[in-house]
Amino acid sequence: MTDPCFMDTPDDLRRYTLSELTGLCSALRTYLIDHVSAHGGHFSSSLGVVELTVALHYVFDTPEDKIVWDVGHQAYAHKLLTGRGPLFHTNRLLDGISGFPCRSESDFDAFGTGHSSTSLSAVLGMACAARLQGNNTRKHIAVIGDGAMTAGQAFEALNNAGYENADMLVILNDNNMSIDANTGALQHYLSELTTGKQYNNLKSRIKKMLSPDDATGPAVMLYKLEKILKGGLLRYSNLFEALSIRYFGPIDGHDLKKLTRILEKLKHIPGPKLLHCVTEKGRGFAPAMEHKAQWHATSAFDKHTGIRTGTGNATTFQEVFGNTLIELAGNNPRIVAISPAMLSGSALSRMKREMPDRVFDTGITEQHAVTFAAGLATDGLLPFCTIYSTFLQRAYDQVIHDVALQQLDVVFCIDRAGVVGPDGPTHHGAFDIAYLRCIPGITGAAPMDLEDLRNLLFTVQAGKSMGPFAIRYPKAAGNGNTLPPGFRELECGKGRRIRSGKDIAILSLGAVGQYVQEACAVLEKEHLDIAHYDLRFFKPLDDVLLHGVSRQFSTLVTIEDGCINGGVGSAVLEFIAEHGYQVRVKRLGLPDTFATQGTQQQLHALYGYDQQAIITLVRSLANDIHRHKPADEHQAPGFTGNITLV
Ligand SMILES: Cc1ncc(C[n+]2csc(CCOP(=O)(O)OP(=O)(O)O)c2C)c(N)n1
Ligand SMILES: CC(=O)[C@@H](O)[C@H](O)COP(=O)(O)O
Ligand SMILES: [Mg+2]
Repeated sequence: MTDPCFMDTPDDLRRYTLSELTGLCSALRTYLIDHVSAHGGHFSSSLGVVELTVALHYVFDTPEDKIVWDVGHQAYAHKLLTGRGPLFHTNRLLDGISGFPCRSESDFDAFGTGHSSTSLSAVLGMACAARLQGNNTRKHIAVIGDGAMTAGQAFEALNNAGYENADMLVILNDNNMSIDANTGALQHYLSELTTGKQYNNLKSRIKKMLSPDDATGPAVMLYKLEKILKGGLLRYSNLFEALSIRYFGPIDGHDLKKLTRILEKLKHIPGPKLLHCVTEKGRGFAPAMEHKAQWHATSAFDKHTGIRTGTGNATTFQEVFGNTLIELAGNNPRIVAISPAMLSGSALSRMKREMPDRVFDTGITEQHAVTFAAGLATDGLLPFCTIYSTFLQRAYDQVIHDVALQQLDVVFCIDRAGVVGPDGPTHHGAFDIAYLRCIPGITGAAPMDLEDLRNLLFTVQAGKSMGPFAIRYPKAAGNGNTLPPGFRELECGKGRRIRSGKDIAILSLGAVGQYVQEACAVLEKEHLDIAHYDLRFFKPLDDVLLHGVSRQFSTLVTIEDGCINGGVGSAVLEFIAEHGYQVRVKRLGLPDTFATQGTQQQLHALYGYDQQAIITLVRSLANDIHRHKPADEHQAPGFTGNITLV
């Protein structure tokens, strides 16, 4: 079905009148509300940049000119105007189009995004490449939000851009929001720029005095005066100007006429420049304008009432994490929590309300957040540094150099571990087991269920110095809503037997152990006697458990919600090789590819580690065992190890 706002290319809109462009903006908003209310997805950021998107495609010659959308969660209107309209019903679905800009999807997507604050670096790279290749006409535009601007990488790029003097335009889309309210001194600074009375008053007085056609006499004087004042006032009081980036604005980012006019001018101004646009997140949908933090991304909802439909009520790992941390912090004054701009998603908002001084939202600053945690730990505090698995990739050196090397007591609460679903390859928590496991002195755990998560959180703060300690858990409901009160201290590096058996042993890590339980129940009915062990820790491994199963079973299956290469299954293989066991090991998890988007269940099935895949694999392994063993050898040598049973 076609829609008035679908366009193959933005060529058509370049012929539109201002009122037609305004009509197009309304059509885009209507479509966005209709689509997201039916399917869910990122929402209010796209609503906020509708005019900006139209104006950019109107003024610039895309795709020859390059636009990079920082994070990319606000690029829905851009997609609708650049050929993706007819496919938009597949947005974020398995085999559908991506929710983020994606180079393989369209020439109009100049750079793939998903993680924040990369746009300035990418655009600067493109601008320098154009210069080197003698292309003096191409334009390079980064659209970056006030939240994304808080990241170190954005400042690294500004620093470099001012020096390189390359031809690029930064659109700073300032809506005074990150996912939650934007925090930090930069936000205060931007607000001061927006409302800064001194400079704005002066500027508008000068503007009024300057008549556009009076190019002589007092007007020239005033023009020079403005330049001097701007040079002085701006150069030394404006952050961007001080870095040799020309600053323009602030302007109303919903005023199409002003936007197109200033962009047209900026197109002809060489060198690095920044246009400060003030926009409203959620513009055009009243509930999103009122409760901004709730509408960054959403599940399906009733577009008339804003009431969400079909949200489950099963307890999630996130809820248990957030509530447990408050419970523990109530008794342990050492505990503090850190989140780089993901308070709501990480279930830390309640703790922030109840214990504001003990929760730090550091902005989109994963690197800083980790080293900041290290600093807190040097003084005896116990930081729970809560970061999504995919975003912790940003802070790898800080984990190694600032925390692990100094054996500081920092707890890494690694949320969104495993596949996350519709956000897709940019956001899956695929790699953390592999990238943490090789770091000396770190402890790594993954709870199989909610009770386990509570006990791990309790254990890590119970008294002993633990050094760096990572706990990874998925974006998922756990098993059941009722949890036993109180806590139990767990032994570090010890797994547990969930069920005994004699044919094959399955070693699971984390919540996918629940699939194993379901699979074993089915297989039992087929007289397959499968043992199931929850490894619980990916580092250190439970040597006793592994010696035991390697002696008792001829076939082991490992399963994890993470990449197979370098994951816990690989750790088990290393153990087996080192100790010279002759055991067949089949590893389940994410293959050596960037996992696609889809629901978590679809992805677990697609990559072969859901309940059904386990059943199918075990049936075939059991068949193999049966075929290859002489009748009297069916019983493996007895297990003499001492497995810790819980
Ligand atoms: C490295 C990284 N950390 C965290 C996030 C999660 N995240 C996505 S959007 C967002 C807020 C962005 O705010 P802003 O740039 O102001 O854009 P807005 O949504 O306000 O338009 C955050 C924290 C991310 N995508 N990448
Ligand atoms: C674009 C981005 O990075 C975030 O908006 C992310 O999609 C949030 O994911 P959750 O919805 O799982 O918190
Ligand atoms: Mg913002």
